[in-house]
Amino acid sequence: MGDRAPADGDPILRVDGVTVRFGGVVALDGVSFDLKRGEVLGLIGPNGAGKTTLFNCLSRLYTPKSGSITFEGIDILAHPAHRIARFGMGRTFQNVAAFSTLSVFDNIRIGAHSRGVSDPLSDGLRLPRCRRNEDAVFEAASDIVDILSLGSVADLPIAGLPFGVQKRVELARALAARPTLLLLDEPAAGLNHDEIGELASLIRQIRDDLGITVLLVEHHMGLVMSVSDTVVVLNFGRKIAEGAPDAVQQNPAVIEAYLGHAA
Ligand SMILES: Nc1ncnc2c1ncn2[C@@H]1O[C@H](COP(=O)(O)OP(=O)(O)OP(=O)(O)O)[C@@H](O)[C@H]1O
Repeated sequence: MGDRAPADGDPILRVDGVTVRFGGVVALDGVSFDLKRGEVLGLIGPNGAGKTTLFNCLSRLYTPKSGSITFEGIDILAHPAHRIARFGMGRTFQNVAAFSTLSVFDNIRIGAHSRGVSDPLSDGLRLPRCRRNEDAVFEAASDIVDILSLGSVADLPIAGLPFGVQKRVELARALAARPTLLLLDEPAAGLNHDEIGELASLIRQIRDDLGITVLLVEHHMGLVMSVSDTVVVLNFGRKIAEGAPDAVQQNPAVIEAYLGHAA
């Protein structure tokens, strides 16, 4: 499939018939769904359902055996992983992937650089365009520090900060690249009750104030149900339900998948 300019009302992301096999294991079996621009989509399912495999297809770590993934009209399977950030798709990692000896602010600056325009020649010569880029990167990083309330730790190295703060820096790093779509990989893992509450507010803020579309892969049901506009449920590699949180929670196939029997 070729790339084409997205039209108004097109989903920002379309996953269509994606199938992934690992030897004899069918990790994903013809999974399809659309993600509307400006929404939060929660992707859930019991252990082994295929969530991580799908996430890895979106970030181009895996290539499906069949199916297509279209982001902003771009057939992303036709492009290598390192281009994905430039198209405007950002991601966080389950385990904090920040540079632990660098300060919080420098980590966020690196995030801002990952989509910035820079080229080695003008950077090396300190041309005015390069200085303008540096100013823009500094400003973008400062804005994100404010939005994520990281001002008090901005100059501290990541190592030694509480895990919850490190996870917030991880989120800040991804946001600083100004993605149009943010993929969150189990952002609640390892957080305490209060931190999960703060994360829920942050995800809503990311959607409502920054206008960023979010795909959330998460085990914490309370978080998913409280922030998602749409929930997609996988089980054994297949989509078994899709809809608003309330409807999905009452869906007998979903209850059976989680509890092992129909309600
Ligand atoms: N690299 C791999 N090699 C072989 N099998 C794999 C690989 N990655 C995943 N699988 C298998 O594919 C299926 C889907 O796994 P996946 O990790 O995507 O599920 P998940 O929904 O993310 O599970 P969890 O919630 O436990 O992380 C499982 O049966 C898993 O064992």
